[in-house]
Amino acid sequence: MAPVPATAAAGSSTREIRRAQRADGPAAVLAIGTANPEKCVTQDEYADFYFRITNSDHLPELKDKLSRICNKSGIEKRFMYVSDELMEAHPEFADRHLPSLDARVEIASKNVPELAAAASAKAIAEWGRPATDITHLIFSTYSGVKAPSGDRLLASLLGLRPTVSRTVLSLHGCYGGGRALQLAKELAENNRGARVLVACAESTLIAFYGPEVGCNDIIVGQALFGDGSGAVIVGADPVDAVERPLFEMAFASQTTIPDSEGAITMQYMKGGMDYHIASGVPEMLAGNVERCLAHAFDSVGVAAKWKDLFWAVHPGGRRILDLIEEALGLENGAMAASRQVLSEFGNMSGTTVIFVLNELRRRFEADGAEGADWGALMAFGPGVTVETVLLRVASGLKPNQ
Ligand SMILES: CC(C)(COP(=O)(O)OP(=O)(O)OC[C@H]1O[C@@H](n2cnc3c(N)ncnc32)[C@H](O)[C@@H]1OP(=O)(O)O)[C@@H](O)C(=O)NCCC(=O)NCCSC(=O)/C=C/c1ccc(O)cc1
Repeated sequence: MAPVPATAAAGSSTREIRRAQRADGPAAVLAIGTANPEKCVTQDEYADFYFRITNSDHLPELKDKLSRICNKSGIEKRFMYVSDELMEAHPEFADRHLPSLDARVEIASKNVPELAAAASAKAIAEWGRPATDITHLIFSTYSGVKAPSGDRLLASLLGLRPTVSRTVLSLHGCYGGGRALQLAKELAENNRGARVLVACAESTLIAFYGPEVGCNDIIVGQALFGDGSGAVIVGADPVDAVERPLFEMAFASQTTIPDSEGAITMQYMKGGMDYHIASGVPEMLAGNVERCLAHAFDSVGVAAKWKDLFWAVHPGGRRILDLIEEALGLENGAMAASRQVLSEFGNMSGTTVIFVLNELRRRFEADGAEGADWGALMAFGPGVTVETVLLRVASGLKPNQ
């Protein structure tokens, strides 16, 4: 089924043409797919695995620290491309002071779009329309920076049309999924008939290296991050009996927290992507989310009570969820979908929030979404940046509709 063309009557004013180009209704999430690499490492075995493959067993204090953080992480297991075989083939990856960026980018620029294609294929199958009906592609990743970028390979793996409008978002880190969804909303609402495929994919391979005395955030990152891809199809004015809207996207905004530039950083270096995670990040986020939420709900004129919302919050770390729940006065369990994803997959950076949306959808499908209405998706990353998207449960998740 071809997208609805944007037409206005002959002799129309530019304003009328513009109106005809816009969708009538709000953007909605029409389908979701996720994928992970095959290799799974349990959190119990991670410290042994990591110190062995980076030849670091001579640093037992750091190994104990990693074990302590793993125990408190709220993570049971993670999926990743990094393996014994990979490290045997690339021993230089263990030492971030050795040049290895070329090899990392070479591997990631193939693996990461392929992972994105696996998640996207699932979303397209659920959507029920041909891949050639996708009009826009937004690909978000910080893995494998080169041109042409991974979006080109992704489009060809999926068989998208040659006129698909492609955009790459890079180095947004953990807020990439939130940013991509906001952009998809703008595209869908401003282009009648548009169907936007959002694909986020990350591999820790780009930032995997051995521990170092005095660099504790390396240990924190190694304890939390995993590989995965999440894909979402976004469109407005769903086609009856073909498309099933899951969540309407009522409002989206971005906030930069003042004086926070150095709190989360990522930078490509010769030995891989360097990163820094300040220890006050959970407190900083907890101190700012309520303001972001209040601004978003005020903008749509809705007097929301936090305890009545459903939540799709990026599980950047267990402590981030704990402190945000506390700051908003939420009951333990309000962020169960985020905690479940954290437990099963770890923090997959920008991709994670799509897994959380999928988990929420699964829960609504199981329970009938009785009484559920408004919710908030929030993602955080370098900046420090907070993405807020207000969601509403849509007809596809409501019983008897
Ligand atoms: C699960 C944590 C890590 C620990 O649990 P806890 O309840 O705080 O427990 P503790 O207070 O006992 O802390 C355990 C240990 O972790 C240490 N620690 C606690 N955060 C820190 C800290 N940011 N620095 C360096 N030591 C710390 C802490 O000092 C302590 O060390 P030790 O006393 O030796 O056991 C918890 O703090 C937590 O969830 N933190 C949030 C992590 C966080 O900020 N995430 C968001 C940023 S995400 C991001 O930047 C992404 C970058 C990225 C990078 C690479 C990629 O491949 C992909 C992405």
